Amino acid sequence: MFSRQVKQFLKRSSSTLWPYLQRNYGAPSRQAKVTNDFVSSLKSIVGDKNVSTADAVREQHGHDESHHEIGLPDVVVFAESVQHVSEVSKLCNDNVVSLIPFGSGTGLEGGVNALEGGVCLDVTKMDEIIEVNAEDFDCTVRPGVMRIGLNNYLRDTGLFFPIDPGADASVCGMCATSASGTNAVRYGTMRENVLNLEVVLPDGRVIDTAGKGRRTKKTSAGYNLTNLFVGSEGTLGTITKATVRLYGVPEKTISAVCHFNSVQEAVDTVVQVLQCGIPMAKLEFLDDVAIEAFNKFSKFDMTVAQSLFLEFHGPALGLEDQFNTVKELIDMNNGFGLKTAIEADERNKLWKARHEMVWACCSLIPGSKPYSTDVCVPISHLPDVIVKTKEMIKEANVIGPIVGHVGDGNFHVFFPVDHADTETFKKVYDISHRMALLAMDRNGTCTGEHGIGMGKRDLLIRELGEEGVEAMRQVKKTFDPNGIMNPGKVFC
Ligand SMILES: Cc1cc2c(cc1C)N(C[C@H](O)[C@H](O)[C@H](O)COP(=O)(O)OP(=O)(O)OC[C@H]1O[C@@H](n3cnc4c(N)ncnc43)[C@H](O)[C@@H]1O)c1[nH]c(=O)[nH]c(=O)c1N2
Ligand SMILES: CC(=O)C(=O)O
Ligand SMILES: [Mn+2]
Repeated sequence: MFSRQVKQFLKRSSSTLWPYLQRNYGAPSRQAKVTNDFVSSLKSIVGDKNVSTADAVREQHGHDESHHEIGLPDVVVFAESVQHVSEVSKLCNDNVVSLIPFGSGTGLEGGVNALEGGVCLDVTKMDEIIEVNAEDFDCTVRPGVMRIGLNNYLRDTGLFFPIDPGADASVCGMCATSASGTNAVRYGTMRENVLNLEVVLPDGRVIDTAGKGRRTKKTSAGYNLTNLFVGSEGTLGTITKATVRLYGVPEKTISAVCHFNSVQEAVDTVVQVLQCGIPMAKLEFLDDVAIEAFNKFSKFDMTVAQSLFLEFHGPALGLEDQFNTVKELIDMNNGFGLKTAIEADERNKLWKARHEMVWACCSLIPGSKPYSTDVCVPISHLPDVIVKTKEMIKEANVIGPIVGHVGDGNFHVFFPVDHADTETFKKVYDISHRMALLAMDRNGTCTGEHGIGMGKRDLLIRELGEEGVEAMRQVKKTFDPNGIMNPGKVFC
């Protein structure tokens, strides 16, 4: 099932996969230089109340929601202004102390874990919604603004911010990981939706990636600095302001669920729906194991089969036609059990449960925690890659529910794992790596939306090649010559 090249890599690496993991968790390679004097200097910048070396605070900031082992910062600093961020960055840079921006800690690849100690810079107190330009369909927010809070604020404007990772993440954290979610098939990912960023560079300089105050839908003015920082995972600078696109709340929304006997039939339906040019808002796949978890955790009684969750957004006029065309395609592919949810309460219940799938999957093994994977392939390869992933899961005799933003060719396995069960943990780690290799072998990527973090650094080299990663390292050196920004992330 793998190409010759990948088979060779697997042969070489099967015995070294575990050491990779060990290396990820290895001892800090640099001595952190957070002395008492340094902490006093931090306090003189942000005030005593905004600096903490308490164990509980460091613990809370030393991990995200992933399976990756905690990495404690030496000190946590709470910034209240851009000036705070700038002065703290300069202090860290002058003293070559690591600086890790912290959004809301919902990442899934260990992005905030402090691998070399240092300063965790929590920006949640900077939570101002600076402006909403309703007629221009954009808004500008500080890094403490969360996506759900933003949408609550926008409620009366008739607009919404559509990017929806399952968690209630910070909008700037979402910029940093290039997040997406269930709406990406219609509205795009963060990459397509960020118009401008204010970034504090490690030496304390503040830049606006598209120029101060600019918020146009398009520009040909030089390099795309905005998209350099989208997905930079805190390794280039701290994002202190983001201008993002907004959309009109659709006049009518229809959600629907249907089932299939095979992954192929479900994905064929998705491809045909897209080929018909139907502007679907959500096209999500849950396999039979995921549906079991969904039923158990969220008290649904859905048919346990390969399933599609769909959503249509649009003017009332014509939306029924779109729905009927999709219904025909579902029938043509032997889909069954089509049910709709039209009322807001019913729809919200369905999508809340979908957004909680990471936790739902843990209901399949009491006491387990999630180990999530994330690959993306051109959609034509999706059935093959999902079926082969299911085979790997079966062969390893582990539980692995599959959930996918199938309209984008993106899917996850949320393995419920008891972390003390080293044998299962190793198996899951191995499948996760093999999935990424398989996806890359099919012209895909090792991460569609969760990022590289600390978990996929070796895979990034396979994906881009040494030369590609070296070019990225050169960019990093230009912005961060002392290597203080989130060290050990993205690059080995
Ligand atoms: C239940 C559930 C469900 C989902 C997800 C998580 C969970 C727990 N996620 C993952 C997660 O929500 C996503 O990665 C967010 O973008 C992380 O935002 P945080 O604010 O939590 O960043 P967090 O604090 O976790 O940081 C993530 C990375 O960004 C950096 N960073 C944060 N704020 C920064 C700033 N202001 N400036 C510079 N760097 C900064 C950090 O240093 C770190 O490297 C996800 N994702 C997704 O794409 N699609 C999905 O469907 C889901 N679904
Ligand atoms: C966790 C995640 O990415 C999802 O639920 O889609
Ligand atoms: Mn996802």
